[in-house]
Amino acid sequence: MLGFPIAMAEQAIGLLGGSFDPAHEGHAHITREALKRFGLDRVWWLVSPGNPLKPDAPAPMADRIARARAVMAHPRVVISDIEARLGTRYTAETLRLLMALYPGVRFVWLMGADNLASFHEWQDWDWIMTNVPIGIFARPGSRLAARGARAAEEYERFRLPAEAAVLLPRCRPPAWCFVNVPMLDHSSSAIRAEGGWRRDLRGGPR
Ligand SMILES: Nc1ncnc2c1ncn2[C@@H]1O[C@H](COP(=O)(O)OP(=O)(O)OP(=O)(O)O)[C@@H](O)[C@H]1O
Ligand SMILES: O=C(O)c1ccc[n+]([C@@H]2O[C@H](COP(=O)([O-])O)[C@@H](O)[C@H]2O)c1
Repeated sequence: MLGFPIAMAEQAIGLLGGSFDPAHEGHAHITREALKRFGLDRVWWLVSPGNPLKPDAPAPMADRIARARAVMAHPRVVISDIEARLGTRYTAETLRLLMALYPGVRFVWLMGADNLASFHEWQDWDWIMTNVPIGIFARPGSRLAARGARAAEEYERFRLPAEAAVLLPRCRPPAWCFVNVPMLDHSSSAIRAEGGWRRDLRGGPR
């Protein structure tokens, strides 16, 4: 009923959670890199009902999904509102449910370096670390913060070298891998600040 193919056991699936308000080329870039570097079969974009740490509500789900599909039309990428359908907002909750619903699938949590820096503030972040491999991408402006991140320090000995990134989906967690892909300086907040996104939604001139 959740709209995903059933014959997925043993597949390695990357999960890129985000507000996608709006989706941009930075998201598409790390997704293509994730497929390649981590040897993933698929990536699911989990378009969030709303980041629990962000005070402002994002644009309507339907608009964010439509934009995400336009930005990332790729045969191995699924754009999904599954968190809204599961009624989850916290990543640990989402992962617990997905792992129960799709036993045998090797899920890998994907995120940018900015999220590693604040990862220790997430609900049940220790549980996430010890239950799901995590793939992290360099992001402009976040390298230093990520290096000093509490999660990175506490789990330093479980870090997989970037040269071995392709093994990540098969690693028993805790396991995380930081990959230094060429960085793209795109962000949703910059697009929103330019005013283009909400103006697009109102159907006004670009
Ligand atoms: N240019 C980028 N390089 C690397 N990672 C990125 C980039 N843009 C987004 N990400 C990652 O993609 C995920 C979803 O990002 P999100 O939807 O919050 O976009 P954002 O551009 O970070 O938004 P905002 O500027 O509003 O914080 C996060 O893990 C984020 O770190
Ligand atoms: O679970 C949490 O406590 C938590 C706190 C902050 C962010 N997240 C998730 O991190 C992902 C990236 O969020 P965002 O808003 O930076 O795109 C998205 O899936 C959020 O639901 C999750």
